[in-house]
Amino acid sequence: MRTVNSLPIMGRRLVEWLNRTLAWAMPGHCCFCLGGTLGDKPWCERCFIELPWHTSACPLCSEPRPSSVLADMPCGHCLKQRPDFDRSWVPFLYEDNIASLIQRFKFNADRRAGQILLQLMVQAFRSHQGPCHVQAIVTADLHPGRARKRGFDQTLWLGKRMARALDLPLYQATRRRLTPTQRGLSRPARKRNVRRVYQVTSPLPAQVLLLDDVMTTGATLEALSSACREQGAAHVTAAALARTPAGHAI
Ligand SMILES: O=C(O)c1cc(=O)[nH]c(=O)n1[C@@H]1O[C@H](COP(=O)(O)O)[C@@H](O)[C@H]1O
Repeated sequence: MRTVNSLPIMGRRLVEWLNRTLAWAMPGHCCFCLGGTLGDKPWCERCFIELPWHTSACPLCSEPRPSSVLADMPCGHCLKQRPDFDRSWVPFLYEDNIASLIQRFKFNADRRAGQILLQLMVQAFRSHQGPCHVQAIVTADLHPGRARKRGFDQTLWLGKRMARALDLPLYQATRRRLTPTQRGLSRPARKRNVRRVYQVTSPLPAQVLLLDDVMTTGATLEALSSACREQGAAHVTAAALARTPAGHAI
């Protein structure tokens, strides 16, 4: 089990100060439309508002649904079979600008796209869309073959930086076995593919946030949740950057 440490506090403050000064001295262009940016953010107000925010979702599995459904009412699937985690938090839909940022980040190792996604995620978390009482972030090991091919582990990259920004410890679950990609698998096959695949080897605090890049059926986050429960996590929130509606695997 690795606990990922942050920069020493003075170093972090210096980097933050340098970033603010540079943004003030050289105002940037919106990463989406190349117009003027909003304060020290890399986007403009209009593009930010027009992002595919995931505003109407099942509170358990984040499956998208019409805004007329009561916010705290679980979807039919979760009523029949509750997921292992207690709730989920996925601020975006896997669409438009967010889908292209994730693809650039994940498949082309584009760190700039990763930085923008990180900033969006931290901002969404801080503006009360995120779960309130989180004591640690947990990510899952990427398949080593895929990490070699992509050149990095995108979820760990994101998890480290998010934990640092929110001042939380980061834990990484390891794999018990190698699994094929979830891409193209049916819902039951996705579940079977990752069942009991992860393990956490040290005790966890009670309230944890699990982080993945994309949530499609939630099978990966469920497998991670079961591993966290075995190490004492009592309240588990599953989080991802973006939600793919079930049946639209990426
Ligand atoms: O690497 C993958 O398995 C993967 C490939 C792909 O093309 N799309 C995709 O969503 N995934 C992963 O599948 C998981 C989401 O699928 P579910 O487990 O069904 O929620 C995430 O860990 C994704 O990173």
